[in-house]
Amino acid sequence: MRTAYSVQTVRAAETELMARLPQGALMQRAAAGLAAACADLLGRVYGARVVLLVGSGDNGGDALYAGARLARRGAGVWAVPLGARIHEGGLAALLGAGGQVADDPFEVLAGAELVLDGITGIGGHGGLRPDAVPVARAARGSNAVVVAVDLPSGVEADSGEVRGEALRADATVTFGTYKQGLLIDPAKEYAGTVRLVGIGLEAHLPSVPDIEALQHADVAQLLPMPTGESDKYRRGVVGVVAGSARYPGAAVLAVAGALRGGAGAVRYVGHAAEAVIARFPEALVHGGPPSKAGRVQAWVVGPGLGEDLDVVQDVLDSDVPVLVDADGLRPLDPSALRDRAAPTLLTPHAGEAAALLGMPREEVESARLASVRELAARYGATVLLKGSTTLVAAPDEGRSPVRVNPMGTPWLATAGSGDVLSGLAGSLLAAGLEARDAGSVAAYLHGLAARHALTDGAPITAYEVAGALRSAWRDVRESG
Ligand SMILES: NC(=O)C1=CN([C@@H]2O[C@H](COP(=O)(O)OP(=O)(O)OC[C@H]3O[C@@H](n4cnc5c(N)ncnc54)[C@H](OP(=O)(O)O)[C@@H]3O)[C@@H](O)[C@H]2O)[C@@H](O)CC1
Ligand SMILES: [K+]
Repeated sequence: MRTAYSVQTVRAAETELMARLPQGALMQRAAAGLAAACADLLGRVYGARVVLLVGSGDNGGDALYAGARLARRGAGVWAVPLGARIHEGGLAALLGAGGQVADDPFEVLAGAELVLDGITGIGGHGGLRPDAVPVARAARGSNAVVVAVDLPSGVEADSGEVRGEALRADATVTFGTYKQGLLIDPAKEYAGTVRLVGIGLEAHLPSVPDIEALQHADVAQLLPMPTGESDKYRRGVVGVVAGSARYPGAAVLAVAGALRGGAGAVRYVGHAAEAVIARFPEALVHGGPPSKAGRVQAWVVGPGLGEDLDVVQDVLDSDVPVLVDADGLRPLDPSALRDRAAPTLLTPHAGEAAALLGMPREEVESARLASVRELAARYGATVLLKGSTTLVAAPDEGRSPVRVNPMGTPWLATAGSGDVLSGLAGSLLAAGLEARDAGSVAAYLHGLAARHALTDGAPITAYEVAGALRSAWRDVRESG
C-alpha cells in the first residue's frame, strides 16, 4: 500500500519532530537523501554539471544544501535564484563548497547534466510564476535529468491539480512521506519516478494516512478465490439491473464486467435480456422486477436504464449491498440511503457527483477529494468518483483513508467503460468484498485491463477492456 498525507498533517508532524532536533537538522537529513539520490542518477559526481532552481522557501534550501554536498564531491554547481528571497544558510553552504550563482541561467542550463527543481514544495500554490516559466522550459528542453525536490514545482501538493504551468520531472525525491499530489493526477504525471527519503517524520505521522493507493500485492490479497467448498451460490450471485430497449449495450457491458469479477453467477434483470443472452449464454435472465428475480448477494443498478427508474427503489429496498451507477444516481434520496442497513456503493463521474451535491461540475473537478468525502458523508454510502484518478471514500467521517486508483489511463474515457466497471465492482461486492475494497479493486483491475488491452497504442473499446480483465487478474495474482 502506498500512503500519503496532507500538507497540514505533514506540517504538524514536522513541528513535533523539529522540537526534538537541533535547528536545521531536518533540512540536513532531507539534503543528504536528496544528494545521495542525485549521485545515484548521475553515476559519477566528480565533474558533473548541476543547476539548482531555487525558490524563496525551504524547498530552495533543500536544493542549496544538496547542491553544496555535490559541490564538495567535485561537481560544478550553479544556483539560479527565482524568488524574492533565498535561503541564506543554504546559499552560504553552496558558496562555501565552491558552488556559484549563475550569471546567465540559460547558458548554465544548456550544459547541465542534472537540474534540481527547488522552486516550490509544499508551500507552493498556483502554477509557476511568470519569471520562472522560461527558466523551467529551458530546463525541460535541455538534456539534463530533472529532479524535483519534494514535489514538482507548480503542482498543488494536496489536490494534485496543476493550475498553471508546472515543471515536469524525471524523478522526484520526497521527504518523510508521499504528499497527496504525488498519488493524484495530473500532478502524479509530473513527478516521474518517486523516491521516498526517510527523515524521521514517520513516527510523528498519524497511523491512518489521509489517502492510500493499492498496489499489486494488496489487490492480490483482496481478490476473491474459490475454495474446495465453493459452489456458485457461495461464490456469490450478482444481480445486474441495467440497459433498456434504447440502451441494450449498457446491459451487455455491465454483465461482461460482472462475469469477470469473481462472482459465481450473474443474474440479469431488465429489457435487454435477448442481447445479454446472445452474448453471454451463461447469464441467468429475468424480465423483472428485481425483487422477484430470486436471491442475489449484491445488486448493480443503473447503467443505461434511461427513464425506467422505479427499479432503483426496488433494488434499494433489498437487504444486500447495492451499487448504483449512471441513470440510477438520478432519483437518490440521501436520507433513504443513510437508513439502509446494507452497504451502498455509488459510482458517479464528476457531472453526476455535481448533481448529487447540487453544485457546478467545475467545483467538483477542482476539489475532487473534498467532493468524494462530502458525498460519502451526505449519502451515507461508499462513493467511487470516476476520473483520471478515481477516488473511493467510505462514509466513516475520515476514519479510513480515501483510496486513490494508481492504474487509471486516459484511454478509459470511452463509451461504456463505466458500465464494465460497475458490473465488475458489483461482482466483487457479491463475492463478499467490503464496498471500499470492491470499488478500489474494481478500479484497479479495470485500469490494468485497459493497459493490457492497449497493446498497440490504438484506441480500445469498453468491450475489449472487459475482455482483458482476465489477463489483468492473472497479472495481479502472479505478483501477489
Ligand atoms: N515539512 C517537512 O517535514 C520538511 C520540509 N522540508 C522542505 O521544506 C519545503 C517547504 O518549505 P516552505 O514551507 O518554505 O515552502 P516552499 O514550498 O519552499 O515555498 C515557499 C514560498 O514560495 C513562494 N511561492 C508560493 N507559490 C509559488 C509559486 N507558484 N511560484 C513561486 N513561488 C511561490 C511563497 O513565498 P512568496 O514568494 O509568496 O513570499 C512561499 O512562501 C518542503 O516542500 C520540503 O522541500 C525539508 O527541508 C525538511 C522536512
Ligand atoms: K520542487
